[in-house]
Amino acid sequence: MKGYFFYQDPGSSVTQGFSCRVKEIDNLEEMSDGFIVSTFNKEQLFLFQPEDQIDIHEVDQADRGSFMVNAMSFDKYQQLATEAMAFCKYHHGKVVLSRVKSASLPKGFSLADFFVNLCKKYNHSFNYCFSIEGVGTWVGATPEVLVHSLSQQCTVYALAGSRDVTNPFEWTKKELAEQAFVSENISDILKSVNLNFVMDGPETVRAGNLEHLLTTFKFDSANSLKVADMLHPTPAVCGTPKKEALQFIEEFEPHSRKFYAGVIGWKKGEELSLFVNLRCAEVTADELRCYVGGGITEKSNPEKEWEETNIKSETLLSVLKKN
Ligand SMILES: C=C(O[C@H]1C=CC=C(C(=O)O)[C@@H]1O)C(=O)O
Repeated sequence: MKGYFFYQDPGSSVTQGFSCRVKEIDNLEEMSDGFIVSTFNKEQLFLFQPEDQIDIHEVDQADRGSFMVNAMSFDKYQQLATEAMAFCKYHHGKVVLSRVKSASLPKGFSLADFFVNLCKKYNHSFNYCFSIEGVGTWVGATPEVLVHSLSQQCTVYALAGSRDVTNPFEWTKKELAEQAFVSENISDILKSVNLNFVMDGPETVRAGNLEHLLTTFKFDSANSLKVADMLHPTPAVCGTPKKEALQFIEEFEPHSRKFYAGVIGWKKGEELSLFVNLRCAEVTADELRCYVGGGITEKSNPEKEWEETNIKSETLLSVLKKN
């Protein structure tokens, strides 16, 4: 398959892109140098092997399918959030509920200009735009590191809990618990494979128009791809207990998550940089289809959760308005 991959690393002002040969691989541990994209459920993993460096204005704008998916109404969301809260109460856990919010592309929309503006606006996220022939075109600005490693030194993020940067309330027990589910799960997994880590946090970090609670884990590992595979999906995008949360998502969410909340990133020699694919959208011929979710706990308020997903969708929609 043919494809392309453009990206800008967090903190960098350099955007790079390549035309690529794309092949499917069976699991993350098979990843060689290049770019990787996986579906949330890890059923499909695509490895992009870069060929030529290209400019985003060179890519074919017409090469995007057209199909509609029903966006979720608030009533439906409220019904699912209530189910999710019952799940959390029963399991003393958490589940991440997502929805799709679509916006029509304005006349004369240019994906290249959209991506350039996205990169200008967000300097602390991993910004990307990729396309795979016959599979789809996606764009995003994700704040969540899954695993970064350089010469065996690894960093992992536990990112969860959200508030509007323009209206920052005091973090409540709900956000702290939501974050703790992620940190505890990550530390349990690292301990189970005898990795000694240093944990730092939670601290408040900004991601576009939101703030989140972040805990970082630092440790040494010679096999960071295996660690990434064990961690994903963390309760930041799935839930806990993991198996039951996955079943809940499969049964109740009316859409396939496709690449939303999957793994995305690159490997080059000794360096691996993988992210969780959040604040992202599928770009069709006529729509930007944003995938947004949030952690539900038994203390959730469905209206506030809905509003949180609206704010998350603005990460991309605000750039569309400028386009
Ligand atoms: C699942 C998403 O965000 C995750 C990351 C940070 C904060 C989150 C939250 O507060 O729910 C989510 O765990 C998303 O953006 O779709």
